[in-house]
Amino acid sequence: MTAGYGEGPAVLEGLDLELTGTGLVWLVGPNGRGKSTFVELASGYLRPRVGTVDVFGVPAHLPTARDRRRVCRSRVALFPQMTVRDHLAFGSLARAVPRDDALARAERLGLGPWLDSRAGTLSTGTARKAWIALCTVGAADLLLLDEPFDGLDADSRAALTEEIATWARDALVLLVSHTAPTGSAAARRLSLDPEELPA
Ligand SMILES: Nc1ncnc2c1ncn2[C@@H]1O[C@H](COP(=O)(O)OP(=O)(O)OP(=O)(O)O)[C@@H](O)[C@H]1O
Repeated sequence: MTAGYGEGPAVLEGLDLELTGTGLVWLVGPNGRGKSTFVELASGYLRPRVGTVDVFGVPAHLPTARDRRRVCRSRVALFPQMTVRDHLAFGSLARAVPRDDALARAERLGLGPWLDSRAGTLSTGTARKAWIALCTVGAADLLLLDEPFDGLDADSRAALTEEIATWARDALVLLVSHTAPTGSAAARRLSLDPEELPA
């Protein structure tokens, strides 16, 4: 599989990879190596130039793949005028799941005091937590988390680490992070360096 943007050079070239099972996969590589591009491919947003990207046996861009996947991109994108609670209600409605689960996760991530704050007024770390809570609403078989720890304080990092461990028991969690994951979920390390890729 080869992928890139527009007319630009290939970002990922000749990548041949299969991820199976459940658990935590820690995707590593230097700045610009293509980790977020990998996430965009698995999210179905970016189509490969050559080859295919399948999620659970179907092309990544198809709705059947979308239903089983959650994507939390590194760039937070919230509606400034909507509260955190509004976002979670919206996300739960869109996924047809009870909003109580999303609210409970938000509480565990430390968002309790901010549920009725407008997103545009949140601090960087709090906005990130709201973004994570929104992007991970409901149950999924695949979670793609791109730098979710950015801007989080120690307590929030610990809380998110616990959430990731819980997800990883039943789902495949792909984590892009420049720092090694800690906590109870044992991570499989996956490097995008050609020399390090599994044969
Ligand atoms: N939307 C885009 N349009 C054009 N080029 C892009 C786009 N997004 C990423 N790129 C290019 O793709 C290459 C890989 O970027 P990518 O964001 O995937 O790397 P990364 O490994 O996630 O880096 P970082 O550790 O800095 O987050 C870079 O050369 C980047 O400039």
